[in-house]
Amino acid sequence: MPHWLFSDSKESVKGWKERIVEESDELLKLVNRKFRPDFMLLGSSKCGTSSVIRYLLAVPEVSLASRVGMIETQEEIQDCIAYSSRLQEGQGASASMLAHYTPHYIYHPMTPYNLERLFGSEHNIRFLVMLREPVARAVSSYYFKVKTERESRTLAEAISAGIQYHTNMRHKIIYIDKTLPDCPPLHDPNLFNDHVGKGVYHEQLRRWMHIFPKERFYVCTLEEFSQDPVGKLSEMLSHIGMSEEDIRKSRSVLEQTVQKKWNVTQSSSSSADQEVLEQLKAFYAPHNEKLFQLLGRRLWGM
Ligand SMILES: Nc1ncnc2c1ncn2[C@@H]1O[C@H](COP(=O)(O)OS(=O)(=O)O)[C@@H](OP(=O)(O)O)[C@H]1O
Repeated sequence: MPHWLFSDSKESVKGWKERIVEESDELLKLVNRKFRPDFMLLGSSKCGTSSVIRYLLAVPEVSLASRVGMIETQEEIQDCIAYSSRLQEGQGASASMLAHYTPHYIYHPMTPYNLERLFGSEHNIRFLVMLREPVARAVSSYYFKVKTERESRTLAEAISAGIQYHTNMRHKIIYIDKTLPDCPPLHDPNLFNDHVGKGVYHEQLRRWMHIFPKERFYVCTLEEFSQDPVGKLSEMLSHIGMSEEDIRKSRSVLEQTVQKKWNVTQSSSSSADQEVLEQLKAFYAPHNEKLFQLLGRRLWGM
């Protein structure tokens, strides 16, 4: 059983330890046999993920494991098992590829480690990652939370607090069995209002890519996706192992399904304070460079 070490904060140790799954070997084996995903759409939130998962699900070979959460608690593992039992009984039985999706997987610091513990790192799970120019992502995130009444600060307040929060983070997580040499900072799983931190993609991806080989990750930006949705979806299907012939057969269904966009907030940077956008741009510049280095290509301009 791997152990965890939390540096810098005595208080955070208890909370995090409680969240670690204390599963039995039997349970693990069951989950592994029945519920191992073929691919996971990891996020990131506000990068078109709700649309992408629906487009992929239009392909009959793909089914979705629902209510998976962060694969962190006993309940979430039990959900995995309950769902796979339903699958056995017929729901989605024709589908040959099982997907896991939440837009928060990429960001939640425990998920890659828990995934490795549940399924090991040797199997062939594939990962799909949607990213978006991070200033636009942060603005979209902010306005989405305003619209859904989960954000009451002004944009300037929320962004400034987010930058401060990220800059001041001290907590680090170290996986003892495989120590990360320069581990990205860990902070509380503030999943819903971290408009700024979620755009620091290189930290999140490095955690994942430390555990799973880089070739398993297909990374696409929302900007690239918008230019050629069917082409990008075909590349995704190929990445998760679908044959060229089946992808060709799916083309018309994909062309139909991409007509609808999901989770559109219609937020636009032009309505945002220019000074705040400049502040965000400067904050992300060095992080973007690290991301481009990690992926070996530039995803968007400065
Ligand atoms: N097909 C397509 N092409 C281009 N853009 C698209 C598409 N589908 C969704 N979107 C935009 O993606 C944003 C929503 O992203 P998510 O679905 O990941 O949001 S969420 O985290 O699940 O809430 C949201 O961005 P904003 O409208 O700027 O907020 C959507 O408009």
